[in-house]
Amino acid sequence: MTVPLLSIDGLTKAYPGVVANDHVSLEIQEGEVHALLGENGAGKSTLVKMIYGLVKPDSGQMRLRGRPFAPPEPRAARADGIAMVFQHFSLFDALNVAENIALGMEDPPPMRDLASRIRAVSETYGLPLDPFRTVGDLSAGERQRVEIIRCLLQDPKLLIMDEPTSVLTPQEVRILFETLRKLRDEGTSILYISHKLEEIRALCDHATILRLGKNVGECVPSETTAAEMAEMMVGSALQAPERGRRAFGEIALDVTGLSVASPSAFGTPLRNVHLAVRKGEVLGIGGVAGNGQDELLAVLSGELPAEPDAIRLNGVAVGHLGPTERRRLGLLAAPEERLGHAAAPDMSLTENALLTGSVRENLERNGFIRWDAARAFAQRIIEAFDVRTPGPDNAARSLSGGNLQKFVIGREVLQNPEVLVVNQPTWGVDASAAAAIRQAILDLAAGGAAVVCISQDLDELMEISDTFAALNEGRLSAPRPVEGLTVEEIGLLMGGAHGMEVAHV
Ligand SMILES: Nc1ncnc2c1ncn2[C@@H]1O[C@H](COP(=O)(O)OP(=O)(O)OP(=O)(O)O)[C@@H](O)[C@H]1O
Repeated sequence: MTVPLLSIDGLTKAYPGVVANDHVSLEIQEGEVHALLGENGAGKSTLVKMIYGLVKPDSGQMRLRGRPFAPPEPRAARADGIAMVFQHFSLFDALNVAENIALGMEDPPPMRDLASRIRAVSETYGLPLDPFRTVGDLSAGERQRVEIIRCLLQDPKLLIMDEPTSVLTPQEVRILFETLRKLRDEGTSILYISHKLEEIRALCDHATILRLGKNVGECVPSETTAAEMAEMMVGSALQAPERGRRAFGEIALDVTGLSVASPSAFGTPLRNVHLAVRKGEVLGIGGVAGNGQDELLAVLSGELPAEPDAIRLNGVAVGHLGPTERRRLGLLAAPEERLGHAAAPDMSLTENALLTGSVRENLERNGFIRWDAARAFAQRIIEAFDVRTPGPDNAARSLSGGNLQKFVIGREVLQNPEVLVVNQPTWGVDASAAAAIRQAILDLAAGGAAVVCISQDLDELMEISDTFAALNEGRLSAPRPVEGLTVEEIGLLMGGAHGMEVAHV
């Protein structure tokens, strides 16, 4: 029998109040793509962090090619051939590709040699990338390539990828999969974390499923349906969101001729954006990341000021108002970046609930914070949105990515907004939690709220939106009813097809 590349035996890691990994065992063979599946908080990141030397197990063993393996730090794991591409990239915008890669190397070669090695790897693996381009000018997909090439330069035996496709366009996903298949054929093993089950079926040879920190099963993804895998993860059957018929009311959010500069040197200015969302309507905004999505959310939420008349809420000009005043009037928003922007990492969930809930939930009186009320509000979010955490006193940072996302969206939905703007509401969220968040958005609209949902997940937009528009280089196409819209038409709109100028006359 061949020795597995990595065998994991009874790994256990507990945090206060939760056993993140409870006697997890699995084997990764040489040259296989092994998927790690599980709901948010199931323990996937904890497991890979132990393999990469970022977290120390409480008990259990690992063996690499039969030899004991217990990396005390990532450097040791890398020396043994383990590489990892993280969900969040750690790149410096102002530096170029080669400089960024050199920064992560222990002993970088001269820049010219490094650049030619980058070119060689990028050509061999079909990952086009110019070593001298400034990282700030790169798309999310290109940034990911920088991270992948950085890993490949180490000639890894095991490449760990944590939700690599959530920031990619369908074309970029195809390129990535070709690269990963080539690596596999050369004998590299890949440990692949994703919530996208169809992608796992297309790519992975084997899957291990975690639930509540325990290994609950394994399967061959190509021989298993997405629904079966989802059921193994959740332990019960999934429910698809129900849209139901809704009547639209008057226009709640009216945006006309909105142009703003981006606050970031590498951002995208918005150019002459027009949109109107009626009460009860969900407007889905698609587009490849970096085409003005962050700017649109910031200008609608009030973080970025605009001309007063450019944004109207129930007929009232609000463009010049800041986030707090807009919240008071019923316009609420949840940005994409959950750690740092939507939530303060080191603050407790109670404090984070207070951050945006203070005005509408009446959490301050005479300048004093009503801590009991704030805590109760946080608790209400935790219960209503099934946020897995020991309680509201825990820091936002301690939540798994998907659970924090549920908290951030739940915090806005429970404040009964008249208009809700969300960016990537189910980013990194598992299938059942994503369905719950989408259902909450639909219920909100059914109750008469107007919703703007910015997302890169087209399936999501088709599932919940009544109207669709695409952002391309800061321009928004004219919103069109989702019913009858074809994938080809959407692709054209996302690519900035013509007619966009004419469209909103
Ligand atoms: N540093 C930490 N301190 C306290 N608890 C933690 C810490 N890191 C993880 N946890 C907890 O351990 C559990 C497993 O989290 P983990 O991040 O491994 O899940 P996951 O499967 O990767 O989730 P997701 O899909 O949402 O990223 C969660 O309940 C989480 O709250």
